[in-house]
Amino acid sequence: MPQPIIELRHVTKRYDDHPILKNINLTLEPGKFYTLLGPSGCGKTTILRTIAGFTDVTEGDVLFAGQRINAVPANKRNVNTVFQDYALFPHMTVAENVAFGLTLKKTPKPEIEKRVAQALQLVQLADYGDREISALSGGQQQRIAIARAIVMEPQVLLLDEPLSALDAKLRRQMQYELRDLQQRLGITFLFVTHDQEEALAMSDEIFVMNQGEVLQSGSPVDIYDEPINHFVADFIGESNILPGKMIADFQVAFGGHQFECADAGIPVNEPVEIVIRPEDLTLTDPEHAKLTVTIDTQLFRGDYYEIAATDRLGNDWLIHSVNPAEDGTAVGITFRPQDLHVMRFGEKEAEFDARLETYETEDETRDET
Ligand SMILES: Nc1ncnc2c1ncn2[C@@H]1O[C@H](COP(=O)(O)OP(=O)(O)OP(=O)(O)O)[C@@H](O)[C@H]1O
Repeated sequence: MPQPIIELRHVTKRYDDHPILKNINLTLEPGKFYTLLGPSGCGKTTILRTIAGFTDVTEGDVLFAGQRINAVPANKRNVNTVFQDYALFPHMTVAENVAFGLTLKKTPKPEIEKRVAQALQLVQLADYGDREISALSGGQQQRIAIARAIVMEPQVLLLDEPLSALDAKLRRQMQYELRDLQQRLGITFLFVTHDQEEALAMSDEIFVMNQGEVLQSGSPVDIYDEPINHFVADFIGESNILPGKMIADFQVAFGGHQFECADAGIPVNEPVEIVIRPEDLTLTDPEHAKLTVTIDTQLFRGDYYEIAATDRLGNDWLIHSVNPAEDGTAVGITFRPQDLHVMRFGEKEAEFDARLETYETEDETRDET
């Protein structure tokens, strides 16, 4: 592994004894796109602030290229931030905004002009230098905020929900642009969002957070396919999460039946939670499936139908199907063993306990015939 550009080691942050960050360990390598993903208030912005130097940590260390920087002031860190509200100066032109940090640093004027022109070129607004900020669209203001940060040539760019003010279409376009910009600049981006689709689309690595903790880190595919617990499975994408039990190696029981599964490394008889993504389910004739559900309702989503259904144990199911199904009818659902993800029994134990008991008293007559 190359020398990390940023590390947080056992970082804890408390406000008035109230823990906001709890023992955070993060490693960011040079040149990669990282995302902090989690619900509002989980501590994402606070992590950015500790790296930028706007907030002291209560315990632990912040390192930049292997050097401890806890005591280094924000303006001496080779890190820049793009804020959610852009924080542009409305009374200055675009070029003056972008030049601001360099002017403060007393950089010679010809160099400022050169670097501002380059930064505007990078965000595809080369001809906009003389414009007023108020004469720009939301997407253009966003790009100017990015230009103002990258003109400082930071090794790390921190982006705090930079796309949240944009409409859906522009937001998608900016996702491509940001990803492309990160690759062209070759610097590390640490991007904050509570939008899981955005995180999956843009990142090399995602840190999933909740209540001041990093619950899981990994590539978008790993996090989507192998969520570590109920919270992650629920927060990332749509999931069917059901209570079950390991009954043998590669065999799990749920929904009143037994199914083959991949090796989950979980001992036999352990209660587990099963995750199946709606797009991995196929509707079929009830005669051809172990699991039967009754269709409750459905929504047309353009390229698929999102179908809500209930099984005989009362478990809710979400199914994505290219074909519609009739409300109130019974249909079979099938899936491939490799699409079934088994997790250790985690949160919401009390709620699942009751449903597990229901499962254990169900007969298995269909399987035995
Ligand atoms: N200066 C402060 N004093 C006291 N509490 C604070 C302070 N700054 C942040 N907090 C609290 O810390 C928690 C985490 O805030 P933070 O802004 O890091 O969350 P976030 O994940 O970025 O949320 P959002 O997505 O809403 O921006 C929140 O409960 C917030 O109220």
